[in-house]
Amino acid sequence: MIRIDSVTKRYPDGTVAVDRLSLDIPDRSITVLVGPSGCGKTTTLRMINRMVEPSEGTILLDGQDIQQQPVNTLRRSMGYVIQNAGLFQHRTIVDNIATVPRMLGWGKDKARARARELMERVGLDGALAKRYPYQLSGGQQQRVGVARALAADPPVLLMDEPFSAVDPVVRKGLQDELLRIQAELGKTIVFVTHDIDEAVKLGTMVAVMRTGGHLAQFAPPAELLSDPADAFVEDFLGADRGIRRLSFFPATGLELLTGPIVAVDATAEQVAARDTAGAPYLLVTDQEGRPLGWSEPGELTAGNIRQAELLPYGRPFVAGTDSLRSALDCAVLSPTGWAVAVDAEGRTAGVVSQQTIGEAIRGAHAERRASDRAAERPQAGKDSRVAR
Ligand SMILES: Nc1ncnc2c1ncn2[C@@H]1O[C@H](COP(=O)(O)OP(=O)(O)OP(=O)(O)O)[C@@H](O)[C@H]1O
Repeated sequence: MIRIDSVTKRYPDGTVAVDRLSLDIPDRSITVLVGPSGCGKTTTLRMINRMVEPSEGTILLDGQDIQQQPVNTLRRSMGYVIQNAGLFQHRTIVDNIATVPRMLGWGKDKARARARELMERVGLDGALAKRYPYQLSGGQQQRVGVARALAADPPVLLMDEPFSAVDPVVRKGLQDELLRIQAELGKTIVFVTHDIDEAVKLGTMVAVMRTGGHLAQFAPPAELLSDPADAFVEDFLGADRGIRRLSFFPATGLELLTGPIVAVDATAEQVAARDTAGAPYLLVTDQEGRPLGWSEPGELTAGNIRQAELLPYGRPFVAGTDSLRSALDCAVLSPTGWAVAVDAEGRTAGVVSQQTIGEAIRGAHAERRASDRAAERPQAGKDSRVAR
């Protein structure tokens, strides 16, 4: 949908912010531009809505050169969200969001109704509608910024470090919300960040840029983590990329054991009769199957289970939806080295050892290598990882 074709931006003082950048930004997905400070991310984003004009090269939107389109028409088709939201301080929240529809000539009531609908969509309580921006938290203001950008229903959203100024917990909430909105509305989103974790979480495609406005690699996040194009990208991804890559492998294939699980109301005989499948510990659950903690089998058969001292089970992972990374994390955090899998209601689905998770990881890597080999074309080589 957006094609950046050999674009260079040279500022009047001679700074080359972007250097012959070519990028095909796919429709209805999130493309993240990531890279160190000053590598040309913001300049690239602003060239898409013509807040900055390229020195050379062309940008096509739906096959049409954006230089040939009136700037106002172009900007109307692109919502723009910036860090700290950039709200109008003297306008209420509802009127901030209604700004663009009002500019487009909508009546006040219709524009406000649309604004209230969008508040709900971005997870803002309608009671905040009449407040002013200074009466909102940073995270709430950021949500208003997203709602305002969506108000005229533009097909494209440009987002420049929109979540950088909020704390990590709020930031995670905003990221989840953006993914949900994207799934619902199918916008084409170009998202700038310097945070590689945010890029990997949000991006369908990730463009890693390096200082001087060069493209280092353009690839889906899983490919970026498994196959960085060079030492710069590898360095930028950080030391734990192997672990982070596990986020892209589902934990669905893990063999979960139910043998080493006992309910808190089981008798000593029932505990003794269990086939623990060689597990050194038993997981005790409440009557509804929710995990309570681990115990050695001997302790449970010796006395009342309710009196037994239990080791904490850490954090469970959700069987069916979580990744191998979550499963491994649970096992590593658990004092027994075993992870607990639960269903969506928090009831125990089974337990699994670090060793079994390790085997599943090796299996997943082998499977991925085999499918990569099958998909490999002659001559594909490293060039396949660089945009066009
Ligand atoms: N108006 C300008 N005039 C001259 N140089 C500029 C101008 N705007 C940006 N630059 C320079 O262009 C380069 C790229 O800047 P840009 O803001 O696009 O980078 P960025 O990757 O978004 O950085 P950050 O992550 O710090 O926001 C930098 O060296 C910057 O100093």
